[in-house]
Amino acid sequence: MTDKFISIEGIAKRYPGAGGVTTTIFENLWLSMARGEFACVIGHSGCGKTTVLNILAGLDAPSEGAVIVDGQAISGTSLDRAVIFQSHALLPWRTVLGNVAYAVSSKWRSWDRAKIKAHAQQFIDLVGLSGSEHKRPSELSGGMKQRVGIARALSITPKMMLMDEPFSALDALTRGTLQDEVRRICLETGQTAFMITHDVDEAIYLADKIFLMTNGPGAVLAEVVENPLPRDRGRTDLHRHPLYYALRNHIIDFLVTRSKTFVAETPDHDPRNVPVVQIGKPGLTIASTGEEPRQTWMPGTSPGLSA
Ligand SMILES: Nc1ncnc2c1ncn2[C@@H]1O[C@H](COP(=O)(O)OP(=O)(O)OP(=O)(O)O)[C@@H](O)[C@H]1O
Repeated sequence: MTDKFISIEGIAKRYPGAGGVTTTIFENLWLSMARGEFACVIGHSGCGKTTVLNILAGLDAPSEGAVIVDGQAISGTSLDRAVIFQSHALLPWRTVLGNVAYAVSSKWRSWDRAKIKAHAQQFIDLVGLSGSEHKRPSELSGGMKQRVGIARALSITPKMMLMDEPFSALDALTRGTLQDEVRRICLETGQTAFMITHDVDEAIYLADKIFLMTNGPGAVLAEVVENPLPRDRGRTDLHRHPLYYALRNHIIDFLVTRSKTFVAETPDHDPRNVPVVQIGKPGLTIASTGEEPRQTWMPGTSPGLSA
């Protein structure tokens, strides 16, 4: 039985367009995540990734359907769900400590200053910003600002961390370091995380499972790809794993071709029983959003769900 810590149940997003025409960004989207899981969502621009994340955060509401987190339907924002944006969204007049402490005091209103400060400091240390507590955002590099955003998100000990391309504005070296840190922290703390990325290697390094979305409008969740690489994988030896290239090629094939043609070519696609792709594992898999058996893709066969 799947532990559905997070369950997106048949959500749709529609916008009214010119001339009374409604645009459906996505429809009948079902997906679930277990507690402590790290999921990445990949899809072309405009397929609705940020919209899904905003709905999960409670910043936006679906036109249909519901989102259940830890057994409760969400309505609106909550300190249980922390968001890390691409643009740090720090308070410019507050120091590093002030930014993190502000979040801490919003969650634990009865705490005194010393307790708030000590708690905030713990997370500042965790992201490697010890010594920079009294700097303001204007005195920090992009990577440091993003670290403050991560510390702030983690400091409220959320049930779920939502990240919208958090590292895309950073240089490659800083991005790599922060990926390492987010991965370490999530593993150490058992944090459940949902991240949007356009970077296939980032998804392979960080995610336990990868949601592949087709192109919008009318986007669908086409597949859930399970990451076959061991959980203790390292950045430097990732590419040496025997299934690394099969996994990477599967995702890239999807993005280059199948994301455009999937809807037309898969008329029997069942959004409630989205295929779970287990690269390299023979036999049947169980759909993530239902209980129906689905096929497995083996490296060396043509891309797609061939048994
Ligand atoms: N308020 C709005 N009114 C009308 N259309 C909107 C609104 N907000 C978003 N959209 C449309 O919804 C679609 C999905 O947007 P969204 O930002 O979720 O996509 P995305 O997959 O995250 O894209 P990207 O990768 O470029 O960030 C886009 O076509 C966008 O134009």
